[in-house]
Order: sequence, then structure tokens, then C-alpha cells
Amino acid sequence: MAAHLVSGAAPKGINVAIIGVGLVGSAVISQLAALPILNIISLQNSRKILLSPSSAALKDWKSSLDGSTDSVPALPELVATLQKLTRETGRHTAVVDNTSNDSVASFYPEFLKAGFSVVTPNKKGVSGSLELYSQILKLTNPAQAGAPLFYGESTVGAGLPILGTLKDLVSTGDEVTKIEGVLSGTLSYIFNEFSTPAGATVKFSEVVKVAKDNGYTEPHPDADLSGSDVSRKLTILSRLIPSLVNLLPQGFESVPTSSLTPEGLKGEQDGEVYTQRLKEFDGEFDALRSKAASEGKVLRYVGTIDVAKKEIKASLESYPATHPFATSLSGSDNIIAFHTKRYSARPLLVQGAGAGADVTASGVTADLLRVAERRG
Ligand SMILES: NC(=O)C1=CN([C@@H]2O[C@H](COP(=O)(O)OP(=O)(O)OC[C@H]3O[C@@H](n4cnc5c(N)ncnc54)[C@H](OP(=O)(O)O)[C@@H]3O)[C@@H](O)[C@H]2O)C=CC1
Ligand SMILES: N[C@@H](CC=O)C(=O)O
Ligand code: NA
Repeated sequence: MAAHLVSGAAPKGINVAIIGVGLVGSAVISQLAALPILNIISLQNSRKILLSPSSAALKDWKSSLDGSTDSVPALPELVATLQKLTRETGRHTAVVDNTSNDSVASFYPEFLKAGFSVVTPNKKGVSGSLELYSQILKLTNPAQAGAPLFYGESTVGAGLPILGTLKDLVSTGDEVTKIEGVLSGTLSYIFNEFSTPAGATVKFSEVVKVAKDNGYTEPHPDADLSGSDVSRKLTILSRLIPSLVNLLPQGFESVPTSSLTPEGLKGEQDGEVYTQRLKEFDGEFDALRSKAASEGKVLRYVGTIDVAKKEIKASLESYPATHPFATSLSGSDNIIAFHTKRYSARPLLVQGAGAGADVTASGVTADLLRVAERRG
């Protein structure tokens, strides 16, 4: 039994420093309002920061942040400020990165060296170079008593228990032979609507727009349509399998990936222009759909990790209209099948919404609760 329960002392909880208050960040803040052991000590967007907000300021945090006169500090300065607040409160601090920013993700080792745990739905830190990933692992080595923690459950399958499930399979001695599934909420939604067993007629560009409006896409939808979001998730999964941990030194960029971004849109930096101009290419997607339909098939974007062959790929495939990927998915559903030595007759399946602000935030909040249980 934990010492504080024996002594009757109330748990101290932890401090939470939030970087990024967009779709996911806003939903995280709403969920934390009901969890007093997770104390928000700062929140920031790319321009402003709100430090040590009172509960009144937190209730209307958008106006409080707008009205803040503190501009966002450089990350080393933020570390110094958070260290001061950590000392003053006597509580452990977790930094939450709700951005899709590379610079924030590259700074995780510094947060961890300062003693802060890191929780994030941002895939950039764990799906890029093996060097950064290894640094994160080293700094959070559980063999070192009191080491800070790193959790990123929402980086794959949003709030669905994917990484926790895979870690449990591996740590209990099961052998994973293959992982396959639909890993993009955006691409799942798009193809569930665009390519159906009954034969859909909707335009590709229109479905992409709805996926963006529903908050399924990355801030720039090219990250979804190029397949890189799926290859990042495959990289994250593969690094949890002991025999594959060093397979991708450059991370997701080494994963063979089919891109759905039309040639004429490659390199378009503005996400709004990209989404707007997709309609110029609807004919190309109509042709793909018609070809699959003429064979009695539907299109689905899938990711596969074959452990024995050490092969990882993200690709657009055609499936018979009776296949579970064609019949059992809807909305932004992800489905992930873990084939293992123990689950050899039938794979262990995890399925459910794989994108959207609330479900993604719930994975982040659950990770924060794990930090509070272990360091609070
Ligand atoms: N949407 C989903 O379903 C899922 C999303 N994710 C991940 O969640 C993360 C957030 O996504 P989402 O909420 O949709 O993104 P948004 O674009 O809605 O929000 C991003 C937030 O980060 C802030 N930000 C960007 N750069 C910085 C910086 N350098 N310093 C401080 N703040 C910064 C932005 O501020 P400003 O507004 O000032 O630019 C904004 O508040 C992404 O990494 C995404 O991949 C993961 C799983 C599912
Ligand atoms: N854009 C991503 C969000 C979750 O990771 C997706 O569509 O799956
Ligand atoms: Na998850």
C-alpha cells in the first residue's frame, strides 16, 4: 500500500505544464478541470504563456491567456521557470506537449534532465531519429530510482490502449509476430465514406474537408494523406518490439510509404490551400475507387509490421467487400491486430475511434494520472 494511504496524508498530486492549447490541448484542459490532483501551473500557445493561473483564471483560460502580458519564453527559460514552480509547490512536474512541433519534441531530453516527466500525443519526438528516441529511453530508465517518466499513449490510436497493450505483451514474455491495421483516423474516415461495399459517389476532396472539420487531421492534412502519420505510428510501434528497436535509425522516413498526395500538391506548405486545391485531383481518386469496385473491392489504407522479415510498410490496399476492414469500420475507427505466439489462433484486436480531440485528450489525461500515481 502506498505510504500516503497508510499515513492518511492526502496525495500531493503533480504539477502540469501545458504546451499547446489547440484542439487537443483545449480538451485536455477541460478534462483536468475534474481532476484536482493534476494541477495546471502553466499553459501556452506559440505566442503567450499563462503562469500559475488561479482557479478563476483557469475557468476562462482562453480569455486569461489572451489577456496575458507574458510572451512565450524560449524553452531553456521555460525550464528555469518550471523548476522554480516545482520547488515552490514541492510537487513533481509533468510537461505536456500538445503541439505538432519538432523543436518542442527535440527538447524532451532537456525537460527530462531537469527532472520533469513528459506526456505527449505529438509523434515527432518518438518517430524521428533513433538518437533522440534513445536519449529519451536513457533518461527515463526505470532502473534509476526516481527517474522522470515518459508516456505517449495518444501518439498511436489516440486514446485507444495500443502502446500499453503492446508494452504488456512484450514485458510479459509474449512474442509479437505481426502487427497490422488501420492506424490513421483520418484515412479510415476518408475511405469508410469514399469507398464502400455499396458503392459511394462522394468526392474525395469533400470527405477530406469533413475529416479536417471534425478535427481528425493533423494541423496540415498532408501529414495524413502523404502516409507519414501512419509511418510515424509504425515506427513508434516497431521500437517497442525488442528485435526491431534499432531497425529504423532515421525513423519514419525509412518506412516504405504510399503517398496519396497528388503530384501537383506536393510541397504545398499552406494546409488551407492544400485542402482547397484537392478538388482539382478528384478524378484521380475516382479512378482508383472505380478500379477497386470493378473487382468487388474497397480501398483501405493499412500499416503492417512483419517482425520475422523485419518489414514495415504503409500502403493503400484493396480488400474484398466482405473483409472486416470493409465491413466493420466506421467514422474515424482504428483497428489494430496483434499477432503473437500467445494470440496465434486469433489476433488480439483493439478497435475504436482513432482520432478526435476528446479521445486523444483522454489518452493524455490517463498518462498524466499514471505519472501522478507514480510520482504524486
Ligand atoms: N487531432 C487528433 O485526433 C490527434 C492529434 N494528435 C496530436 O496532437 C497534437 C496536437 O494536435 P491538434 O490539437 O490537432 O493541433 P492544433 O494545431 O489544434 O494545436 C496546436 C497547438 O500547439 C501550439 N503550438 C505550436 N507550436 C508551438 C510552440 N512552439 N510553442 C508553444 N505552443 C505551440 C499552437 O499554438 P498557436 O495556436 O499559437 O499556433 C496550438 O495551441 C499533434 O501533435 C497531433 O499529431 C495525436 C492523436 C490524435
Ligand atoms: N491525424 C491523425 C490523428 C491521430 O493520430 C489521424 O488521423 O490518425
Ligand atoms: Na493510444
